[in-house]
Amino acid sequence: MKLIDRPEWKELSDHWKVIEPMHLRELFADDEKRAETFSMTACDLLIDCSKNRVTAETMEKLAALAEACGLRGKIEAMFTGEKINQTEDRAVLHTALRAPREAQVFVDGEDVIPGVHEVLDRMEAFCSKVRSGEWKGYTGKSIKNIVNIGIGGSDLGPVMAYEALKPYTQRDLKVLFVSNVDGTHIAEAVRDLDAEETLFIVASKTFTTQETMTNAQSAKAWALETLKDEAAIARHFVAVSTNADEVSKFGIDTVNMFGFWDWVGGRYSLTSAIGLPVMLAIGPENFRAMLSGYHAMDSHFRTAPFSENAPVILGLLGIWYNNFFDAATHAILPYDQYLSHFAAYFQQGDMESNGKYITQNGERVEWQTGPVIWGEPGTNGQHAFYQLIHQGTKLIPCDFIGFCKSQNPVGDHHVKLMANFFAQTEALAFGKTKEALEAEGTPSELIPHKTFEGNRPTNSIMAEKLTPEVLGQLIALYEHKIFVQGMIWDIFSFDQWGVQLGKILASAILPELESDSELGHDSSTNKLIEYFRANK
Ligand SMILES: O=P(O)(O)OC[C@H]1O[C@H](O)[C@H](O)[C@@H](O)[C@@H]1O
Repeated sequence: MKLIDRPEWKELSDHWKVIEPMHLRELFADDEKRAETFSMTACDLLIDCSKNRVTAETMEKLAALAEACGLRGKIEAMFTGEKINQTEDRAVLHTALRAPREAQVFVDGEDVIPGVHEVLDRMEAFCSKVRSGEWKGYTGKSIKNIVNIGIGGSDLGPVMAYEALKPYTQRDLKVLFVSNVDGTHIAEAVRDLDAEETLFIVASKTFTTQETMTNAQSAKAWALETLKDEAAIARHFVAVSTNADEVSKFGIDTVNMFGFWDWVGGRYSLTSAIGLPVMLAIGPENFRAMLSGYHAMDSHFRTAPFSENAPVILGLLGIWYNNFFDAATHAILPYDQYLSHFAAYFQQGDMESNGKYITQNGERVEWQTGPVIWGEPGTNGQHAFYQLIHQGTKLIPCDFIGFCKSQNPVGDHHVKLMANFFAQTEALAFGKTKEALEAEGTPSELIPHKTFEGNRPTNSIMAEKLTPEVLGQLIALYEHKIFVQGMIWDIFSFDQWGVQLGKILASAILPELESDSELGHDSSTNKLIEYFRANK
C-alpha cells in the first residue's frame, strides 16, 4: 500500500493538526516527568527526546506507522543477508562487519563471518608491523606517513573516525587523506613528505573511480621520483578494494590488498578494510573496541522494542518533522571538536541513501524523502548560523551531541562548552516571551526583535566520553536511523544511481577540454567550455 494511503499515515496527519499549535512550554508544564518519559539509554548513550513537539500519543502513532510498514521484518531481512539492495541485487550486511567471530550470517548459502575476521586479522598483523616500525620502506626506513587515497565512502568515514579518535592515535605516525581530483589536494598532501617513509593506501571499492585512480597514479609517479624502481611500489602501496583484477592492473601486488565484499555499501564501509588508515592510527585494539561499540548498537536496533529503540525513535521523529511539519533540513551539532567531520560524514550517509524520489515499485513518491543534512561543531555554529535556527522562518530539527568528560581537560573549557550545549537546547525549546522582555524593561520597539518564539525541536545525545566504543555506537545509531526512514519512505536506501549521470557526462566532456572539437551541448555548457579553452 502507498505510504500516504495507510490509515496510520492519515491518523498522523490529523494528529499533527492537534500538536502543531502546542508549545513545548505547555508540554513541559503539563508533565513534570516529561524528560524521564521521553529519554532513553541505548548502550552507553543517553538520548533525550523530550524537547520534541510530540506527546506520548504521537510516539505511539509513529510506532504504529513503523509496524504497518513492516519495519520489524525489514530489519531482520537486512541482518540476515536478504538481498534488500534490489536494484544492484545485493545483500546489505555492514552489520556483519562488526559481528563477533562466533556469529553466522549467510549470503548465497555461505557464512560471511569467517572471511570478515580473516581480513580483520590480516589488517591487524599489517598495522602492528607498520606501527612498530617493522614494516620497512624500499630503502629500509620505517613508515612515518600514511596517505589514504579514496573518495566518498572510501574517504569520509576514515577521515571522520581518524579525527574523532585523535586522542587514541600513535602521534609519530602522520595520517593524511587525499580525495579531490583537484591536483592541489595531492600536491599539498605530499609536499613535505619523504617518499622513503611514506605508505599510500589506495582505497576504492570498485578501483575504477576516476578521482582515486588519478590521485593514485600521481602518488605513484611522485614516489618513483625518489624511489626510482618499480619494485619499490610493493613496499609503499597497499590497496583496499573488492576488485582484485583492477588492483593488479594498477601494479599493486594482491598480497598487499585488503578485500571486502559487494554487500558492503561504500558509505557503510568504515568497519570493513576501508577502516585501515583508522586502524593504523589508533591501533588494532582500539579499532576492535570501536567495532564492539557498533555491534552493541546493532544488537540494540535488532532487538529493542520500537518504544525503546533509539534508531527507530530518531528515525520516526525525523519523519514527523520532514513529512508533517515540512522541515527540509536536519542539523547535526556535535559539541566536541573531535567530531568536526561527523556531519559531513552523514551528509553522504543520509543524503546518498535517502535522496531518492522513486519508490521501491518504481513510481514517483508523493511524499518527502531524505532531508538536507548539515552541521558544524558547537560553539562555532552558534556564532555563524544559529540565528536562523532561533529566529528564522524555517523549522530546523537539530541533534546536539556532547560528552561529560573532555579528552583535553584544559582549564574550564569543557564546562563552558557544555553550558552552551544545554543553554542552546533550552533556548530553542522555550524561547523568550514578550512578557519576560517587558519585565526586563526592554524598549518596546525592540521587543519583537528580541522575542524568541521557541518551540524549536532538538534531540540531545550524550555519553560520558568519546571513546572508540562510543563512536561506534553513535555511527551505528545514525546508520540505522537512515535505514528506518528509507524503509518507511519505501525507497531503496542502498543504491546511488543519482551519482552516475554527472560521471558519464564528465567523461564525454574531458576530451573536449583538451581539443578544439566542435561542441554539441546546450548554449550554456558550450559557453563555459569555450571560456575554459580560451583561458586555460
Ligand atoms: O570506493 P569507490 O568505488 O572508489 O567509490 C567511491 C564513491 O563513489 C561513488 O561516487 C559513490 O557515489 C559513493 O557511494 C562511493 O563511496
